Amino acid sequence: MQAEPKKPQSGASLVGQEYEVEVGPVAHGGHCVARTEEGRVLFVRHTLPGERVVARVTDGAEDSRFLRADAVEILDASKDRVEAPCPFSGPGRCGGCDWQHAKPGAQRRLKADVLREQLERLAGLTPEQANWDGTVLPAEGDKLPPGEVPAWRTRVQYAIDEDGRAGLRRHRSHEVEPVDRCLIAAEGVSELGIESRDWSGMDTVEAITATGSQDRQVILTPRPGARLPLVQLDKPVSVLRVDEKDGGVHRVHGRAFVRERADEHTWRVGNGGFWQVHPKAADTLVRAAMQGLTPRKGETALDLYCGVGLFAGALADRVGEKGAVLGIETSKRAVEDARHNLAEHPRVRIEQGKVDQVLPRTGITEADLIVLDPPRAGAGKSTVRHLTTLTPRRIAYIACDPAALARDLKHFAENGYRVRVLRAFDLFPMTQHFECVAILEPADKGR
Ligand SMILES: C[S@@+](CC[C@H](N)C(=O)[O-])C[C@H]1O[C@@H](n2cnc3c(N)ncnc32)[C@H](O)[C@@H]1O
Repeated sequence: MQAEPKKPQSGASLVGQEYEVEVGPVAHGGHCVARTEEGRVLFVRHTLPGERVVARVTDGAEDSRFLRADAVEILDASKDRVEAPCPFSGPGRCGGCDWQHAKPGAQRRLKADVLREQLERLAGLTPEQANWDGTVLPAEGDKLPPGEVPAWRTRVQYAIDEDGRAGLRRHRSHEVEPVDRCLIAAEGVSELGIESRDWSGMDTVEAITATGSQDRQVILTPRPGARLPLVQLDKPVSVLRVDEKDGGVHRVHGRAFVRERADEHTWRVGNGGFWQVHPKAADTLVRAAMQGLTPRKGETALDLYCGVGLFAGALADRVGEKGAVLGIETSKRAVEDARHNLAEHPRVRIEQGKVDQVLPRTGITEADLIVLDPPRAGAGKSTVRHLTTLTPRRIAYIACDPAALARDLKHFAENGYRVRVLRAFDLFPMTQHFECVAILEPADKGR
């Protein structure tokens, strides 16, 4: 987890200060809101709504708008609290998970509360207006007996400490929490035995295990001037390295890609490029998007931020030979993969570049269907406006950040598009993250 740059503070630091507080609602970011007796706002991790805790400040000063804190003592526990299954979680420890201490059902309710709050505050939408049933659904197979944790993370970026031990970053820190096992890592990652090796000289080691093939990959980022180690793991892997100077990814041995399986196709994903992390995510999202869009033979469709072409392929299968699909993606390598993955579809075109630059250049004035799956920041006002000028029959917006989704839904509403149905999926158990699929249609439809 990357630490955010800290704002300069002029007041006296309050780090280490402790407050006894009543914990209020959950907030976006994996924490809950509390207020001190003097009215200071605290964002408190490792707690749950309704608890009474001792919160110790981890970030902030006298003049900060709010303080960040960890619950270091639980005085009155929520009925949703469990003992964290992971021994590396807790105040000051691994920053990878946010809700280890919450029952799985409670984690999904917390995520639903976050989505509800973001929709209301940023889009002015109630769940009813967003046609959302108010739930965050577990991924298929993730409902496990108490105490068991879904091992879903098919990609894990280990940070390496000064002694060459693999671990995970502490919350909002570059410090490394050495771990001997990450509970949410997929079996194909855990089997590699990365945590028991010496990675001296490396900054990070990313492990990838593909879904639906035996492909496994390790991507090494060496520290400046360090030599690459000879990688010998418990299972065969291909090895890539990140170039110290240009940040490019280069093959060391084995294949430069892994083969993922989704929507009954095989997808080549090269150089550690984007692919959904939960093994059920690609199928879950494609299903939700296609159910909502109901593509028809002969329609034209756009797949924006298309990665290696997952939704473009799903659309191409459904609009058939008389239809046409255009994908837009900024990563050169992902575009090469998308063109390779979709080579059998003569009516699919993939353009490389940023959506807001490429889309106006295409000269496209109409599209029946649009899928957009932007990065965390969302699509933004001008891209949303442009999309609505293409007068699509339906739009599927795939969102990994509820705030960005809510902001963009507001832009869509301002440009005449309403939410036909919204669904949310817990594709990142134990963490604060989740994924949404919003299906939009013209607001005047059927009125
Ligand atoms: C959340 S991923 C979605 C990828 C794909 N839809 C999938 O599910 O596999 C977002 C993708 O957008 C790409 N991207 C980021 N900013 C972009 C931009 N401004 N224009 C086009 N693509 C962009 C990233 O490289 C990444 O592949």
